[in-house]
Parts: sequence; structure tokens; C-alpha cells
Amino acid sequence: MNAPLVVVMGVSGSGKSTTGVLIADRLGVPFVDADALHPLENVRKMAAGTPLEDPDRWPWLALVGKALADASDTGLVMACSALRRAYREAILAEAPGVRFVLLHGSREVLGRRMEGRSGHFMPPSLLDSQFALLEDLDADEPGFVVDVDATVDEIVDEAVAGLSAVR
Ligand SMILES: Nc1ncnc2c1ncn2[C@@H]1O[C@H](COP(=O)(O)OP(=O)(O)O)[C@@H](O)[C@H]1O
Ligand SMILES: O=C(O)[C@H](O)[C@@H](O)[C@H](O)[C@H](O)COP(=O)(O)O
Repeated sequence: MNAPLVVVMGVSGSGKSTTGVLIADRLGVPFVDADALHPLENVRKMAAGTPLEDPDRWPWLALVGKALADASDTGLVMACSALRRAYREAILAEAPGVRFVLLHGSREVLGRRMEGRSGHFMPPSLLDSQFALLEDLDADEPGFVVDVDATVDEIVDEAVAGLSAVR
């Protein structure tokens, strides 16, 4: 069996970091948060309330894809927004075995969760731009959706079960 390469994706506040590290633990593989791979200018831009543009994203997505490709022997779970299909394709171009777990939640639920989160560079005011950019997984993309209006344990269970089914 190939080592699992997983991108836990979705808009800001959807729970990628919270669930991603637990999914990695259950799969017995390392976890990386793509937030840590952003160049400082990207973090500064978002922290100032300005959404990224695609030229800001491509070099970052290349780093995300490379980290996954470098982990093809050991496996890896990466938390990464991967909002548009083109971004997911950029990741897959580097690491073809990746499976995507799209964390889906309503604007209301995620807005509340972001308001309750502290110590993060991403302001809740950017949530609308994240939803505007999000393209749902198409049927021919490798992955599946998990609803996040649930407990963290339920979300992790569903993600791990889905990943065992597609592997
Ligand atoms: N299933 C959940 N139920 C309640 N709160 C959650 C859940 N998942 C995440 N949170 C909280 O929502 C906030 C956003 O989660 P986080 O993992 O930081 O999202 P992301 O990494 O996608 O931006 C955090 O404060 C986190 O503790
Ligand atoms: O493509 C983007 O617009 C950015 O990557 C953006 O999505 C950001 O990286 C995170 O989503 C913010 O961090 P959290 O998702 O952890 O809030």
C-alpha cells in the first residue's frame, strides 16, 4: 500500500489545522500546516486584511506540492486551503498521489469559529473572499467532502474512513 498523501483543504476557519494534525496521527504520518510555508510577505498581506492574489499563491503552492512529493515514501498530511481547482492541480502536478479532504461548513458556523480563534494572522474579515474563491471538488478530482458542523472527533473519524475507502 502506498503511503498516504493527504491535503485537508477548505476556507479559513474550516478546521484544517485542528483536524489535520489528528488525521495525521491516526494515519501514523507527519503533519505540516501550509500556513508555515507562506513567504512572510503573504502573511503580512493577509494579516493586513488584503486577500492574496494568484501570483502570491503559485510559489507557495509549489512549496506545498514539493513537501508532499518529498514525503511520498513516508506519507504526509498537509493542511492547505487549496481553494480553486487550479491550485489543486498545481499540487497534483508535483505530487500525483494526493487525496483531498474538503472541509465544508457554512459562512455562519465558520465565521463564529474564526471570531473565537486567537493568535492567528488571518482576520475573520477575509472569510468572504475565501468563500468567493472556493471551488468545490469536481467528481473527477481525487477526494471527498466532510461536513464540519460536527465534533472534531466525528470529522476525524469520517475523514479517516473516507481515506481508507479511496486508498
Ligand atoms: N469541529 C469543530 N467544532 C468546534 N470548533 C472547531 C471545530 N474545528 C475547529 N474548531 C475551531 O475553529 C477555529 C478554526 O479552526 P482551525 O483549525 O484553525 O481552521 P483552519 O486551519 O481551517 O483555518 C479554531 O479556533 C478551532 O479550535
Ligand atoms: O490561498 C489563500 O488565500 C491563502 O492561502 C489563505 O487561504 C491562507 O493560507 C489561509 O487559508 C489562512 O490560514 P487559515 O486557513 O489557517 O485560516
